[in-house]
Amino acid sequence: MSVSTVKSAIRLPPLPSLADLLRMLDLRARRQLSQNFLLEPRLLNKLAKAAKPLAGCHVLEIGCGPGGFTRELFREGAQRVVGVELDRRFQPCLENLQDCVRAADRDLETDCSHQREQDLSADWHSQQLPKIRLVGNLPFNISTPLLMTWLQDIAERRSVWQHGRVPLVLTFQKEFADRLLADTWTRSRGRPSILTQYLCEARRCFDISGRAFLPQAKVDVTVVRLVPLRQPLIPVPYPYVNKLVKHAFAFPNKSLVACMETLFPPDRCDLLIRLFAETGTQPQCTPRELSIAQFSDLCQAYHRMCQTEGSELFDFTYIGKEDLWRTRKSVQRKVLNGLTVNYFTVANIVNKTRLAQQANQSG
Ligand SMILES: C[S@@+](CC[C@H](N)C(=O)[O-])C[C@H]1O[C@@H](n2cnc3c(N)ncnc32)[C@H](O)[C@@H]1O
Repeated sequence: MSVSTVKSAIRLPPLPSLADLLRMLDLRARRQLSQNFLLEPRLLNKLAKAAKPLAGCHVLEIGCGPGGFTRELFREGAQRVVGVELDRRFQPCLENLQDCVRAADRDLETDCSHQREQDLSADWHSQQLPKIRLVGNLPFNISTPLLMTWLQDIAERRSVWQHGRVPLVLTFQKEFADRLLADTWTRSRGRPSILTQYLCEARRCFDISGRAFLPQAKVDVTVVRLVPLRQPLIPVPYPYVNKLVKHAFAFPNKSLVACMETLFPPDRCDLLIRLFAETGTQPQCTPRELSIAQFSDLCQAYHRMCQTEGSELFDFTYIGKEDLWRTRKSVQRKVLNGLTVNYFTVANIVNKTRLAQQANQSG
């Protein structure tokens, strides 16, 4: 069936307005489930258009609520929507929508287990995108952990990304979206910026005022579209990138050396010096100054070290600030007692790195 016939068919069974549906079913938003609904059809349509092209696509929608976004996905040509919704009170709304889309030869499922196998995939290295989309006006309270899980899935090409570079169209609190999209030297630059940008082409689609939601949200929202890159910008397994980046942004306003000292065991400051020397990274710069290419150099060097030094290096976990403080105290005591110690201090690492970098250049 062509898209235009489907569009005319979908108009046949009239849908009650979302506001009427919520009123009829006496559905009040539950704060604990971060329920802020979008009821304005124009905005919902704009949101669906951000996931285009949708013709013939299968869409996985997270948190369908009363189904406003779901309607617009069908209107824009989605062949099938698999909706995930925790709150069972929305079942009647979704069933109502289901009847309408069935009449239009479309399919709405609220249970993933029946997903049919179809050829929707596209080779990861081709220009073409698979006919699958992941979308959601996400509940604020779980949007960050959801995105972090999906980024790892993208890096490891599992879950829906085993079918190719499935694009994501998601809403985030504006402040968090700014962090995802932040460039070098900006205050918003952080771990989410690096993890997102090394794996995906990230684009801000548009902002939605908090006043547009029911109930009104206290913050504004940004719609972000992420398309996985054919080649990640950091060619290192995700857990290594994640660990290094996490350490690098431990104290975003402090020097990199202060952040990274906990990446290695206290008796292996030689490795930290090597990391800076090999990559030509300035230990005194702050993590926000580093480009993705510089993070790529650091991650590759760290990955090489973990391979040569053995798995204990990657497994090393810094236990906590107090332990570090205690160790430092004992180091200070040893220094006072005239003993030679080999422990990280910022000045020590900076000097040694400078010498190692000079030696690298002259050698
Ligand atoms: C911000 S509302 C969006 C609702 C609807 N899509 C819209 O645009 O109006 C988020 C939805 O996610 C649902 N939700 C919250 N936690 C969830 C979870 N863990 N799994 C699935 N859905 C969840 C909420 O019940 C709510 O309907």
